[in-house]
Amino acid sequence: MAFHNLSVCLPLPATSSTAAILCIFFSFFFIWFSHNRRIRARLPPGPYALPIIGNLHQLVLPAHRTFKSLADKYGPIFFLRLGSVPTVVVSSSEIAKQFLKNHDLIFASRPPRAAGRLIFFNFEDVVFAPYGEHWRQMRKICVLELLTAKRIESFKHVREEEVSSMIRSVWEESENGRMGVNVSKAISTLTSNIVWRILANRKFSDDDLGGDFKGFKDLLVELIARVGDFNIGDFIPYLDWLDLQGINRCMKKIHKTFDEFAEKIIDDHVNANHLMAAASNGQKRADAEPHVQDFVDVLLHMAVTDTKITRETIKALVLDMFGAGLETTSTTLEWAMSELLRHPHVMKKLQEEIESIVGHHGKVKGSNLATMKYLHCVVKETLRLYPAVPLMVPHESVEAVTIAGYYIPKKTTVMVNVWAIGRDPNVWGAYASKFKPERFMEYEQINLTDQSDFSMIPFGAGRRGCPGASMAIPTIELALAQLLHTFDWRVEGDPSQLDMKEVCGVTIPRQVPLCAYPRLRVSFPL
Ligand code: HEM
Repeated sequence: MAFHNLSVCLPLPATSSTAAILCIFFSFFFIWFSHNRRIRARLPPGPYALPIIGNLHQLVLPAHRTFKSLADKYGPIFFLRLGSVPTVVVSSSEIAKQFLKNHDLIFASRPPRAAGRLIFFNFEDVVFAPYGEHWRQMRKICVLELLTAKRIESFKHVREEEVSSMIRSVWEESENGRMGVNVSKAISTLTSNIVWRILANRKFSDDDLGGDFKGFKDLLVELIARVGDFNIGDFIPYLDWLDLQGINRCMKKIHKTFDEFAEKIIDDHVNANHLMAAASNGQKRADAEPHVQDFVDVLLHMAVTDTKITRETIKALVLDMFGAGLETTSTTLEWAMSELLRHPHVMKKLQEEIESIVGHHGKVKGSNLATMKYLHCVVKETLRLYPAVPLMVPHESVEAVTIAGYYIPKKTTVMVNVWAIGRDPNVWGAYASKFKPERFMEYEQINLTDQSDFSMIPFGAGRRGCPGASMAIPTIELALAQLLHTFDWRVEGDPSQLDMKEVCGVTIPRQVPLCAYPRLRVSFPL
């Protein structure tokens, strides 16, 4: 009876409460839907995003070229949804300036990529660290301790010695000009030797590395490739544990190999410092040679008084300098040599400038570089057309903001297509894609290290801009000047047909190593 009553009495109130719940639900849904639609209408334009994967299927490599084609269709700022990650791609200097200068602080963070967690010591480094106290401290160490003008100058002898050594081995390998040489390999050995002498005061052979890699170049190629991969777990986080592409597994292998190697470097430095202290009994000898401290020395000294600098921090910073400093410098040199080979008149003009300053038999010194105006133009032109990191390192917004009339949500990944900016015909004219160093005679005000001009930004800009530019440029200029002063260069066949394809990744080295024949211009030995 009671049940019967219930069934008779309850339907009315049950229907009205269900209706009320449905009404509230639909109101919320409607508010949420129209809010989202309003936001979506204010987002930058972009291609339609599929459920779950968003626009991931449109990420055809090389990404900087794909993004350039999308920019031609959707404009200099467009929106993608990569998995669940809102992403904005910027392809004009005007808009890049708004992100990296006017709203620099909002975009000073990095998206939390697996590479930072698995390779770079769980974001202990500077490149991948999110914006915050740790990044500020690491950045301060880079700018005020490791990459100061004084310290870079103190390694002048390292650059000069290593450049001379490269020239000797090029000549040997060419069997006095009879054979072609692998210029890419010579350049990569040069930059590796310079970087390791600056970091750890010695050169390493590939056998020193250990692990599963054939050597440092192999490790670096793998590292750059994995950092540049579009890792599904970064964009669809709930799939991360599956490691569908096997990228996380590779990253752990890279980390382990580097970690063990870096441990040995730190141990060697600690032991050497103890031995030195014991030998001098704590007293500095008045006649002792001034010791140029390498980066690991500097970091170990800082760690004595600063407890925040741990062994992990030191290893992470050494990995940053190795990863960020080496491939970028050699890629730039490789492209500069490639373009000079394709443009013999530019090579000749540059050789004439160098000779007018150094003399016919001279060795180029670091102090000669400041007056080589045409050399500066050649390096700028190379960095304009071949920025070593074509999409910069991705930034992330820490709050929502409106830029160029578009709504940019909090936690949006921002990629700046530096490659497209350097080739923008609206800025660089009809011959934007041509290698014409003379154009920088007109644009003399463009200073690559102060980054106030956004018409080309190969080193990025703002708070996260590259702190290593003033270390890279003297190395590139010195090596290039000496390679051209010592030798005339030619390639087999028609130089205008030289293969200029690039590798797809976070950096853009040549796909095929550059091979060329040197002919001696000056007397040996250097
Ligand atoms: C031609 C050579 C180089 C180029 C083209 C280059 C380019 C870049 C670019 C585009 C960025 C990202 C900037 C951003 O996200 O806004 C960057 C960051 C960085 N670079 Fe370089 N770089 C070069 C050489 C070096 C060297 C020699 C070092 C050090 C030895 C170095 C250390 C770094 C570091 C530590 C960062 C991260 C800065 C941060 O996140 O705060 N780079 N570089």
